[in-house]
Amino acid sequence: MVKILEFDNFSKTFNGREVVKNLSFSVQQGRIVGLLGKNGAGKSTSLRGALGLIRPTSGHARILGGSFAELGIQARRVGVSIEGVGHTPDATVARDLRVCTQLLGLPASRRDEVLDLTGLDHARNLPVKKLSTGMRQRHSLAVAMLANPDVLILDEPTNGLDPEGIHWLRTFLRMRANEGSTVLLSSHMLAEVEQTVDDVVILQQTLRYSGSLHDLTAGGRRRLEECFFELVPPTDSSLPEAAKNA
Ligand SMILES: Nc1ncnc2c1ncn2[C@@H]1O[C@H](COP(=O)(O)OP(=O)(O)OP(=O)(O)O)[C@@H](O)[C@H]1O
Repeated sequence: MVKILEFDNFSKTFNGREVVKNLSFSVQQGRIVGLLGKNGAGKSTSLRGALGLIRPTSGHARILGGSFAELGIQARRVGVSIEGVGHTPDATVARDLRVCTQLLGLPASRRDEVLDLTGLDHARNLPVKKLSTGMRQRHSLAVAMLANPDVLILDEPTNGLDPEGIHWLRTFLRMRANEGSTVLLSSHMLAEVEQTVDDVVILQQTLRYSGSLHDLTAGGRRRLEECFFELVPPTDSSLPEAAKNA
């Protein structure tokens, strides 16, 4: 098994508050891995750490064998969809993708290939800032896919997608994984994740679980949601009044 991503005692403190603590897990090639946790659990911080967008306070995050900064031209092998990374909101979809295509030194035809691949061709003349949330997700994925990466890092990629979009994304990611690509995605949508991923990482400041979905759910006999709440119990304030008094 080839280790594509590795967190090794990764910790991050913001303003004196440790938001991720001693996180260690690895992602193997060809797997789709769901990074799960409540709001503020540290998912985006961890993904950003893997991409060198933030520096860990201690520990390491390695991707393709080293830090992201050490990858050099190999960084093309990593496709990223994270809010706020790599878009020109005033440009049209086609222009934004053309600029990204040029920056990556790819043939101009690649832009049209990813417009087709991500079902965005009909939106090519819309400004990025006018896209609906779901279309914005497709646009981010299109940028991530330009260099035909081996690794995809996607922060909440199903956010705002309609059922057809979610189904499409699931099929798309499985196809990539079957071809040997690796996917690490964060999500809140447990029922959806259950249908998409091979492995699960549950984070709530510290690591709560890392392993296969199959093992976690006893071969599918238990729901992921049930397992999740065992590992990360709901706070009292997140329960409706009726449930508290039951
Ligand atoms: N640059 C920053 N400066 C200060 N605090 C930050 C910074 N980035 C994140 N945080 C804090 O770190 C904690 C973890 O945030 P993070 O975005 O990693 O969580 P998350 O699991 O992705 O949450 P969500 O599901 O809500 O997106 C939060 O309390 C957040 O406010």
